[in-house]
Amino acid sequence: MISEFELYIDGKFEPGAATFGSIDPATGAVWAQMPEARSDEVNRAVAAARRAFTDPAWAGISASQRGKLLARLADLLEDAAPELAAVETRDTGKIIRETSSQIAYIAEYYRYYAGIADKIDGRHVAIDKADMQTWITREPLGVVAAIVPWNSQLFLSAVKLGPALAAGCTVVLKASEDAPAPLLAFARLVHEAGFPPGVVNVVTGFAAECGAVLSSHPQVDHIAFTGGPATARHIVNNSAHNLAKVSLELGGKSPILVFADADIDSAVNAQLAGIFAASGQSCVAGSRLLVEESIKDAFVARLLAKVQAIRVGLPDDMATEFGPLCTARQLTHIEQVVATSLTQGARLITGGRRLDRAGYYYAPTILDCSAAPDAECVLTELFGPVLSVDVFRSEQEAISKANKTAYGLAAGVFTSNLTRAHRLVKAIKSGVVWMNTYRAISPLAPFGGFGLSGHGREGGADAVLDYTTTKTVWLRTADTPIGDPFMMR
Ligand SMILES: NC(=O)c1ccc[n+]([C@@H]2O[C@H](COP(=O)([O-])OP(=O)(O)OC[C@H]3O[C@@H](n4cnc5c(N)ncnc54)[C@H](O)[C@@H]3O)[C@@H](O)[C@H]2O)c1
Ligand SMILES: O=S(=O)(O)c1ccc(CO)cc1
Repeated sequence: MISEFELYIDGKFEPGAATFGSIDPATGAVWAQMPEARSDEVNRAVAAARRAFTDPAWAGISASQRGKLLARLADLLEDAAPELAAVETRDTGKIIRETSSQIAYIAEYYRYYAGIADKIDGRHVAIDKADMQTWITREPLGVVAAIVPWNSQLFLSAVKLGPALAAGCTVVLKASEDAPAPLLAFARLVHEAGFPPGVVNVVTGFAAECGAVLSSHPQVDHIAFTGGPATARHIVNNSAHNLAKVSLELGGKSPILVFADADIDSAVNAQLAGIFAASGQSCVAGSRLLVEESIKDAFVARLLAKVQAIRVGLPDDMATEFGPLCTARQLTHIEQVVATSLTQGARLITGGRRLDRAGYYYAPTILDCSAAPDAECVLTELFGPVLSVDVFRSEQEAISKANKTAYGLAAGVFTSNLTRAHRLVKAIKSGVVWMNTYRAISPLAPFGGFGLSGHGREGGADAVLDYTTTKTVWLRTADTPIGDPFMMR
């Protein structure tokens, strides 16, 4: 497995201003040293990206050639998927079953944007003046600061790098200080793919000396951020310095609504996947089960039986279904919120404790919140394996409970009633609604949230446009001299 990690700035690998230990969440012990970028490294990375943006080696190549570089990166990523998956699993604790399949699929995101690179068209305007031709071209926005959290960071960078590079931007990618190894390893593939120096730079470091320096840097034109709402507020404040365009992909408190007429086996499995896959550390975790009252007891009993059969184990074992949390901080946060929720009237159905083993394991947890619908665990994101359960008695009550948090990232609806399904799609306030399925993703499908879940949209063809700006061109076609200079044409 890769065990040497460096920053990637201006086409070269370097050790950083200092190093910090990265922890293996399955043991709680440091397993590798990571290079830390501070202001000097960040400033050099941004300067390299700024220079590369207008360098003929990048600005002078055709959009099709940019697409070919992205396609090459996709092939390299696919080949390296097993190795990168091992690194991601070691550094984040995410189970190898998920990292290996997810990384192989991420190659499809790069392929998708490779294909779009030379299809970013402008348009002709049917202008309302006889002696004028007017058209709109699309140009790359400039230098992008891509800031990602520790979970699914190869994926969360692909939905930024893919469209940004297809559009002709250059990028400084900041990996989280929690588990930066997979992105630093990925930088080797960027280098091998042959992107000109400075087009992609990969750094990692802490909030003040790295993240804040990058997001407030005067030479940054666009900040593509994924993370929590609290950090997002810092990002928006930082962008007051550079007035960069900002996109925010934030957390969620996504509901899964199960009606009595649903395919219950399917709904139970989707709920299991929704909250216990990746040990609940997913932005789209289906952390609120809203179930029709008449089937609540039967549904929860079937869910509980499946939860009790989950195979907890070491994340690098293909048989493991449930691994550790990524950080000790996360473990403490979950313990606190669960304890508070119990005092607020939530009732423990299962879990609610650390597991008695090394590493940051927290048991799959279900809390009945039907008597405490405003408990903290119902309203705030935990980013862990904690499910709150509540009931509804009517479609209207289901909708109002689904929409009651400040978030709006995703929702799942299980029903066999087609007309109701259409009503719910319209009524639920979230950027994604999964009907009779959950946590499905594709490069072709846009993704993003409402409210506290942010306002960006990543994935899909239109994402490329976020990394472009328009230029309107006016051409006067008359051969006669321009007339009255003191009036607008
Ligand atoms: N909507 C999505 O697509 C999506 C996907 C995955 C995760 N998330 C969210 O991410 C969060 C979990 O990740 P996390 O705890 O690592 O998030 P976080 O917000 O703590 O950190 C995200 C990134 O921001 C950086 N950062 C921290 N302070 C900064 C500052 N002042 N200026 C600039 N950068 C700064 C961090 O170093 C890290 O790289 C959850 O809320 C989760 O829902 C959202
Ligand atoms: O499960 S996560 O890795 O957090 C995740 C992130 C983004 C999306 C949609 O793009 C889905 C799941």
